[in-house]
Amino acid sequence: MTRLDEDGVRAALAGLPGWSGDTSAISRDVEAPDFLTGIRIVDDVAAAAEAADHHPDIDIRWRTLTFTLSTHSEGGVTSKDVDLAAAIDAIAERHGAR
Ligand SMILES: C[C@H](O)[C@H](O)[C@H]1CNC2=NC(N)=NC(=O)C2=N1
Repeated sequence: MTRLDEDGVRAALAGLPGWSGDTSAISRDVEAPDFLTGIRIVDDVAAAAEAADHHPDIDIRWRTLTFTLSTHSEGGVTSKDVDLAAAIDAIAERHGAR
């Protein structure tokens, strides 16, 4: 597992609409239809994170969820973060979030 450089992060973000960031971390706001759906999204993301042994920082404010991803052991963004970002997008979409 190696950190993505600036070009690597830029290329990854081009394939992850809604995500932004730099070589240190990437993040995305997810707007859930309501608070409890937001909590269910967090629960599903938690299960995916456990399965991948890779865990996002999560901020919950009513129905706005902010996910921030980095690979602590590498001190930056790796393909593990890109994969988890795509998984979060799929979970959010499944729950009707934007
Ligand atoms: C031992 C285990 O693989 C590590 O502690 C995992 C757990 N979850 C993690 N999550 C994140 N985001 N970065 C890590 O480096 C990390 N390391």
